[in-house]
Amino acid sequence: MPSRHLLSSPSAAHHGTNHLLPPLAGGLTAAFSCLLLLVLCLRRISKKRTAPSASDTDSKKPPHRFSYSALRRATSNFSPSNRLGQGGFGAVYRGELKPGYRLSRDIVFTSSRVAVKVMDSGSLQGEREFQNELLFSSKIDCKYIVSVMGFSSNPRKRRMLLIYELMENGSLQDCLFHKKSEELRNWDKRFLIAMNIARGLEYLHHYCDPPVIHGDIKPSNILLDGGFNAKIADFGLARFKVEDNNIVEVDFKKEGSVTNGVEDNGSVMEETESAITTSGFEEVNNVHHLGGMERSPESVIVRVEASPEAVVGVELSPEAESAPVVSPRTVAAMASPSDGLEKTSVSEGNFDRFSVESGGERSGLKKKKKKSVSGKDWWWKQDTAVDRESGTVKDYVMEWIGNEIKKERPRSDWIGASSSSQTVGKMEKKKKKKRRQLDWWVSLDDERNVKKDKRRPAREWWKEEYCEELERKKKKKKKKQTQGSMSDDCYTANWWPRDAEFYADRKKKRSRSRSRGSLGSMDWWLEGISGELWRARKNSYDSISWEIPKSGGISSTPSMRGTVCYIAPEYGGGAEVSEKCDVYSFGVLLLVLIAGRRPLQVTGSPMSEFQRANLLSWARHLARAGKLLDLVDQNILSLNKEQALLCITVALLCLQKSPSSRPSMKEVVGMLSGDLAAPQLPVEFSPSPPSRFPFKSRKKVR
Ligand SMILES: Nc1ncnc2c1ncn2[C@@H]1O[C@H](COP(=O)(O)OP(=O)(O)OP(=O)(O)O)[C@@H](O)[C@H]1O
Repeated sequence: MPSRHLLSSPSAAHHGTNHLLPPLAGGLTAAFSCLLLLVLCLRRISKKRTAPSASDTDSKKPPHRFSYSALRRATSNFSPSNRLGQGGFGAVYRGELKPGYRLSRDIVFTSSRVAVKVMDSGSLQGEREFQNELLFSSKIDCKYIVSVMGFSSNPRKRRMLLIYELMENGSLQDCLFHKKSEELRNWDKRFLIAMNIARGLEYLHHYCDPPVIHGDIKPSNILLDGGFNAKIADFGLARFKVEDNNIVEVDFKKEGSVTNGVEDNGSVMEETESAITTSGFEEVNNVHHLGGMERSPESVIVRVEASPEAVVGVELSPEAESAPVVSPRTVAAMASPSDGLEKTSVSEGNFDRFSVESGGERSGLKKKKKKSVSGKDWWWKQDTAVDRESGTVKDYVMEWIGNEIKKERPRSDWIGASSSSQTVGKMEKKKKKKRRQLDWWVSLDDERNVKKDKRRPAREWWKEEYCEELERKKKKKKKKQTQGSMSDDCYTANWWPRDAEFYADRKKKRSRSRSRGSLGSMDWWLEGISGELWRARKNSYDSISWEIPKSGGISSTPSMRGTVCYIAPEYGGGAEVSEKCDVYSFGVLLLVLIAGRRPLQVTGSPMSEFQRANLLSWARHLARAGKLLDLVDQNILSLNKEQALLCITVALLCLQKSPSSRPSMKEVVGMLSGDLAAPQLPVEFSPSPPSRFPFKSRKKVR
């Protein structure tokens, strides 16, 4: 039976499988549709993710991360032929990215020409500059400011890279002093550059929220595009101003991310300042309206003859000059400028807040006080306008020139007390080092050898210390050679007749100073002038005439707080940092642009050198003599005299010692563009300076 059953079972079994098929098919369909649903869901989610959201739109804004290898290719492996210049923290290269270079899946890079700044990490200041640039680039969008496109890094080589828009004509410094670009002989171009910079600063001070203080306005930080339109660059020392007297200092080491994509933890540290000790200056800050603009009483001198020519263009006899209307307070400030400076300086506690840490150290309170004092000294040594009992630059320049004429090495005792003692210290150190070397050498070789020839025996050169010394010497020699050849380039490209004499003279002096020793006479002079600030940035040639060509050569590094000659006096003294520091630097830059020379420059015959060496003092002198147009660069073609006088007057307004007397950048733009009334010369630079005892002298006249 069972076998029968079994025999009949195939049909039964078949019947059974037929039963199983529908649920199986149903299951499979269900599974398939589930899978389909899942896929669709996943696609939706991924679509949602890739759809542009608010945050994505932000991420499309620069700065972006660039691939290091793409940059390497773009710059032909950072080839020297692509080098645009050398800054304090690294070289800048021209780069050409592949057309249609993709930063990410969504971002295609349209512009292919870039400038790549390669910074070797290691210095705190360099890192700070890197971070600062990125921070500000994400906040700033203005056609008068060089945009930072992105960044990159190579951890293996410890390199940080910044990518900027390429400015075809390089820096204003280069174009004005080294390349001597023909375009800059055109007055309209120079005026346009001045306007561009003023507008850039106006944007930073008045249209950024919070306002941005650049902190290092100087010709090498002004870049020119193909059409010689100027843009402000280098935000390494920039900072935010939150509200009056409140500066935001960024402490990148501590917290918070700076920009999208920057893998760094830093944050914006806000510090609220305690009341600044400005005793006696409250009144000065009370501005009043004059000529359609807000101006403090000190910033203008009201004269009966109001035309610019009457004020500055013509040499006026004392009788012809109408007596200036000056408030007694102004006169007091003029009579005792040092007092004024003392009053503006902030309490010691505030100094630390403003200073950018150098070498990661914050000095103690005592040290701060010392710094502040030396900064102030530096300022006074720069300025010849007011004769002080000691340390006027007049003496320094005179003595220096005297020494140059006599072809003698300047004696260490003519430099200011502090610097001279330092120089003496340095010399002492050098002597000691020499003595030690000699002793060591004597111990190795016999006495006869020493007396005969002071050269070391050949067999000793393998020693590490001598290898290093040899290397150093070689580098120095090479550097000098390249500088020499560069200066020759400048000489041939030179369209400035005065410079021919200058370069020839300099060549002679160079060879002389080479034979003299390691310190050139200009170094000696500068040490006397700028004290600590100069020592903090020995490679700065921005402000000084002993021209070290910068095209592809050495550039300048700002010290902790800006660049010598461009820093506002209160900045150097450790006082309140405000937009007015930028205004001051703009004033110096404007004079430099019009005069076509550096703030400290020695040209021409020795006797005229003395008066002209310091541009600010020279301008002051010319203002008092009513010959302001003498300041204008002789090489400028088709000069618009009215505009030139306007520019010089605005520059002098910006250069007033009291920050509150300086105009705002909005006012500067207004004055330069003609929207505001033409300004009058400030009291400090007036052709008829108020006497120290105005009331006494008036009595005498009666
Ligand atoms: N975006 C750019 N386009 C073209 N050239 C540039 C650009 N950025 C810098 N350079 C060139 O490279 C040089 C060095 O620039 P960098 O900003 O590193 O130095 P610096 O501002 O002169 O010195 P420091 O930063 O030490 O004050 C400039 O003087 C300029 O000639």
